[in-house]
Amino acid sequence: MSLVMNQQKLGFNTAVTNYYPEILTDEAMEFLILLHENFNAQRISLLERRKKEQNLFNKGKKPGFPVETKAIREGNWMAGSIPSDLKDRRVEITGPTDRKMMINALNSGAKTFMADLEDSTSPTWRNVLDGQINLRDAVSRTISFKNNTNGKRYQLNEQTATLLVRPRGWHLNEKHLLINKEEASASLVDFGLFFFHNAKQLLKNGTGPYFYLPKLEHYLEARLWNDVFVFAQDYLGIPKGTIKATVLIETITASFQLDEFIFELKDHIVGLNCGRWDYIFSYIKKLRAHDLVTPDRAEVTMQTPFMKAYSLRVIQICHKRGIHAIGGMAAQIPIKEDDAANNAALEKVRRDKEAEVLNGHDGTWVAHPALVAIAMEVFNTHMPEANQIEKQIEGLTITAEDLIEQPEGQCTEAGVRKNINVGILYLLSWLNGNGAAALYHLMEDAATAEISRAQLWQWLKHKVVLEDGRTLTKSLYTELRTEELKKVEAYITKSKMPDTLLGTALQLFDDLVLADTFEDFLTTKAYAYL
Ligand SMILES: CC(=O)SCCNC(=O)CCNC(=O)[C@H](O)C(C)(C)COP(=O)(O)OP(=O)(O)OC[C@H]1O[C@@H](n2cnc3c(N)ncnc32)[C@H](O)[C@@H]1OP(=O)(O)O
Ligand SMILES: O=CC(=O)O
Ligand SMILES: [Mg+2]
Repeated sequence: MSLVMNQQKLGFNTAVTNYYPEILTDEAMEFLILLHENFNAQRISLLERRKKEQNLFNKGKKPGFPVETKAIREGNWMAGSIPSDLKDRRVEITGPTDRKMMINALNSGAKTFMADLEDSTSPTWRNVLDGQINLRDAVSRTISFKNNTNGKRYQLNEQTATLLVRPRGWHLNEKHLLINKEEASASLVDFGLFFFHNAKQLLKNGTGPYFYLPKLEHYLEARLWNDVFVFAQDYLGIPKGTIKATVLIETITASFQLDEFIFELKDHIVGLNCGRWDYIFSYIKKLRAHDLVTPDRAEVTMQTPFMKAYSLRVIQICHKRGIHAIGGMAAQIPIKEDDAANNAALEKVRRDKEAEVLNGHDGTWVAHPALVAIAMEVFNTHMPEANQIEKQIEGLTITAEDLIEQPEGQCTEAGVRKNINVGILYLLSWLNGNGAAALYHLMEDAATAEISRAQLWQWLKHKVVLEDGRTLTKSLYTELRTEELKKVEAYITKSKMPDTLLGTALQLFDDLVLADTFEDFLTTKAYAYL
């Protein structure tokens, strides 16, 4: 394809002023155009499929195991091989593709690092493209950084974590880039640019192009990723099966299709991961018309029966098919100014990791470098081998009812207030280009914020009676929101957060919570303001 043809097919949103010539090269753009032309229509049609399925859930249907794939669930087959640098994934650190944080994460002592263009990245054009520059420099091992405020310099240690990259989900467009006059798929842009620029260098480094795949809802969406991988490998002339992917199980429907996901990606898959926060969000979202109201956010934990059932099933199916079952993210992060509170937070992380390894997980996630040693110690104690894939969970049957069992617990005024407060603060952070924030000593990202706003919508819709006997109505919400706003403003001042978009964050939050129709993702609605 000639450069002239490429230029006819490409366009940029009028807000774009930086065209990142070192990343958006003619050759890379040619690859993105081909990805778009080959796969975008199928993506759009799968998104339509999601809507149709939601309509059925809204009419009372419950998620179930697909009838047409019974043979796959019952068949005797195994996933392909796991490369040597992904055999031991006991501690995985995650974080946005910020330059300094990436160096810190790669140096953290974790086995792997998931560089995240998804839940923890606010997808401004700058974050997305700077992220690609940082990834490229990390792969070439030339990445460095100087903090001009304190003079601290950063560069890679000799030994670094194995890199995995999480592109954005199928539902997101990259509005800044137009291909054939359509907004590009954010997944294909993130995947395509990283793969095009780095796959060969990664192979030279003795590793490979490794990905995390977020928010899949149906096995056909996994098939689409597989088709993209096959095409991309052929395009660069690298062997089929070089790409390795770990699929996040973070939607309620995915939980019913674990074998199917692995089967679709058989040559490329090395693991499933329990994306617990989006999973809770998905439970609320998908089952919103059902009488399955959730209690306060803090009460839905990995010990809650439907969460426990889901994680055990992930472990069971992964081990049956010969791949890793990776655990999820404890929300606690270190607390600097209070030793007792810090110890309590670290103890919560330790207990969470202990439960995971004892259940059979082969690895886990941490949100902060200071948590690597804790998770490492727990897994070293209970998992002497590189992983525990060989350990099969026999005699356990998780039923459809187990997977959607209603969680017990109360909805409280404190829970309403917390959801409002954290939800607004997170939206403000996201609108200011920061997709992961430490709020009230917990890690908050797009997935945790989704729970906050979705619960409020659910509680209003179902006219929930709070612990104190009051029904949550729109007017009670507005009263509490007005009070919380004062606390939000005080928090912003104390923590020196930028506040210029507070009015927008507030309006967005109200719209999300009070709308008659549930908005599928807060990020798609808020993206208009980036
Ligand atoms: C639901 C999900 O999807 S979970 C996965 C997606 N979410 C994430 O990955 C969140 C990852 N975590 C983070 O982004 C951060 O830990 C936050 C935003 C929660 C807190 O960050 P901070 O407020 O900067 O924490 P703190 O001040 O304690 O950081 C201390 C140092 O650790 C670094 N650090 C903190 N978290 C990370 C991380 N995840 N990766 C790399 N470095 C990190 C900071 O950059 C800082 O470095 P410095 O001392 O060289 O300046
Ligand atoms: O992506 C992880 C999650 O918990 O959501
Ligand atoms: Mg998630």
